[in-house]
Amino acid sequence: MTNSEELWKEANKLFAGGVNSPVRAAVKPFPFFVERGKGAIIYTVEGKRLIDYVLGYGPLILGHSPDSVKEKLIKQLDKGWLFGTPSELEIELARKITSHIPSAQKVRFVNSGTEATMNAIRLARGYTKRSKILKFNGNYHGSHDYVLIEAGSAATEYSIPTSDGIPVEIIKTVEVCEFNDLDCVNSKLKKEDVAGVIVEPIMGNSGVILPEKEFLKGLRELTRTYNSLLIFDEVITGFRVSIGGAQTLYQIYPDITTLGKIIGGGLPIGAIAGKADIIDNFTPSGKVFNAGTFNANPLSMAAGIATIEELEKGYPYNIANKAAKAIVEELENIIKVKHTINHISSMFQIFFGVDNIKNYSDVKKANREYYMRLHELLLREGVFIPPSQYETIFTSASHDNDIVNETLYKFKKVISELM
Ligand SMILES: Cc1ncc(COP(=O)(O)O)c(C=O)c1O
Ligand SMILES: NCC(=O)CCC(=O)O
Repeated sequence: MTNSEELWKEANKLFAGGVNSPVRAAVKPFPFFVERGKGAIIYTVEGKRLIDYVLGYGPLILGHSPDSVKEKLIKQLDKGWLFGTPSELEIELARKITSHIPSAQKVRFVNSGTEATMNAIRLARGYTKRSKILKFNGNYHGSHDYVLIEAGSAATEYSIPTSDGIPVEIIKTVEVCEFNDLDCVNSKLKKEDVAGVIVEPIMGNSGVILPEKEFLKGLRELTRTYNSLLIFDEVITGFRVSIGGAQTLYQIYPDITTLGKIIGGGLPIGAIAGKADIIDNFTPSGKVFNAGTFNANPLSMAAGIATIEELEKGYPYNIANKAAKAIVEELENIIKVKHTINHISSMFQIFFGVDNIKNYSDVKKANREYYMRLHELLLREGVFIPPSQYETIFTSASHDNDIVNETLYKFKKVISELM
């Protein structure tokens, strides 16, 4: 069976909504099934070539199947991939994380960003002996109960920012503020019952939204004042917006950082990192339980190490950032209708019909149908941007000048059709 339509029929017999993660079903009329990927390009099972700006939703900062990562994985495959006992690889990857992420002294590896934020929240609660957490409207921290409350990403795409199935008792433990609204944060924290404030320092799950100048600094100060922990969810931004993440870019250092995506080089991973005296509260040295059959599994460790080794050379950031900048600059020239593009390093998103996006409520005012039409027309021309206004367009070290020029040629073509 080699066509997406047939596979889609089979998938619907086997999976809820035909997929195993909802955003994938947002590609209409049905998702294309991918056969392989190399560099900036993926090929569908029909052999259609697509320039990829989704990049596995963020992990693939080097592009698809880079030789450096592939070689390291093959070497590890020869040695075995699960031992239920420590391997040297986890030390190597943790050293890379602690050397690049300023606030990270110790690390606990888990298997997804979801597990990372779930355990970071438990850690904050265990450490402070408080039960509430504060999150931001339209931030997405994965798919566990404590964060599927006013969540962005697919939760918003499918109009269920607060998921069914979450007990009201849990919802009551989660306070929500608008991103960039320090007055709200102050009013929630001053009751001194909030264990931790979890935030995407740069929002990447309601499109891209940047923190205003004083916002992260204000969060740092308010959490100190009221003895709450500050948790930066850098699952997207870690090793992307700079090798040291958003905290390095803005020089604001959280108590706990959650990581995922890039640190696993495209294999499943998550990590909770922070000051030693906080991370030491995890079992077995402390009483905040965390365990996992696949925690620090050798393949994810190997792919993560190989990826960060490339990032340490600097060139991936130069290429990926240059690509995003060139595309954004040209789009500003060619899009003639009212719009805003939010952009930082190798992440950006386009919002039509609005001229300023500083929080989730602003995003809801954007013309999402227009964005989806852009996605559809680009796909027809062989360019894959996320099938949702509430995701991020990413570039990678494989998005060289030729790829960018080809992309811009196609953008120009579809934008004249769109206007
Ligand atoms: C900021 C952020 N946190 C957490 C997650 C959850 O990660 P995962 O999908 O690996 O569970 C995501 C996923 O996109 C994310 O963007
Ligand atoms: N921005 C949300 C994600 O990247 C997660 C991908 C998925 O849910 O499939």
